[in-house]
Amino acid sequence: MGEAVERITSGALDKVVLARSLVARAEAPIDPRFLLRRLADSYDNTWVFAVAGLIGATPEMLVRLDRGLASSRVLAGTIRRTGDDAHDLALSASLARSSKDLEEHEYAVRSVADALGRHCASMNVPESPFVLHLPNVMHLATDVAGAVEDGATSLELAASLHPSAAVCGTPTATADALITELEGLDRGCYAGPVGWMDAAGDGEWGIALRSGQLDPADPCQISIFAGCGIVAGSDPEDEVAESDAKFLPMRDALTAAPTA
Ligand SMILES: C=C(O[C@@H]1C=C(C(=O)O)C=C[C@H]1O)C(=O)O
Repeated sequence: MGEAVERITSGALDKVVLARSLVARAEAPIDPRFLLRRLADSYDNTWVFAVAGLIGATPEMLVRLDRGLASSRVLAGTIRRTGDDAHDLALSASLARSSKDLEEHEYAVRSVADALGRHCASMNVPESPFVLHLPNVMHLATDVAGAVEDGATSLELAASLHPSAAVCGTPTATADALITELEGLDRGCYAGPVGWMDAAGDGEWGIALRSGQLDPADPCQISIFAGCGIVAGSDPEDEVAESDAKFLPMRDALTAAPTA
């Protein structure tokens, strides 16, 4: 992470998202239905998914298309919750004012607005983000919308938007190369688009975050993933703590006692 901050400070790029993974082993095969129930119960403001052993509760909607109206929830800029509501409220206010987080957020909004804009006649890009409250973290969030004019399906829009600066960086190609160089991780489907599409092309494609991949060769094993956007002002220790907080939805779902 220190190396990434140095590259950014030297001017090679503006932002890169680096991720890490943990492997969890269970005594019995992991039942995705149990994980889904726990995630759906605990994480209200998210989209819960299970596709081919990829399970998670993502708060980030890459793109939704509904009868010509495309929308995207962009997240970037994060603060951990403490469990003390009054303190969390103060933290939420400081997140909304943090120049480091606002800068990181702006890169993500730009990448989505530029890519979506190529398909849209008119766009609505709010000037400032709101704070999205989740049980484990709070994020700066912007809902971008546009009227699609070129007939693109939701899957085609997702293909244009991926990888956004929320999971890759800015500029995209430089960040992508730095991830390959520094991350040392096979992301698999983590951070990719996950969702559905109907026959008309409408659909919802979330970004597969706060997620885990069941091991196809061993049903008792799952790899869980979490990443953080690094910008010039990033502190490596803070970022590691942030990724720990992002593991919580899957960790808690895996460790919670079974419900009836
Ligand atoms: C990369 C992840 O999350 C992304 C990175 C964020 C950040 O760095 O602030 C916030 C939300 C997501 O766009 C993840 O959860 O693994």
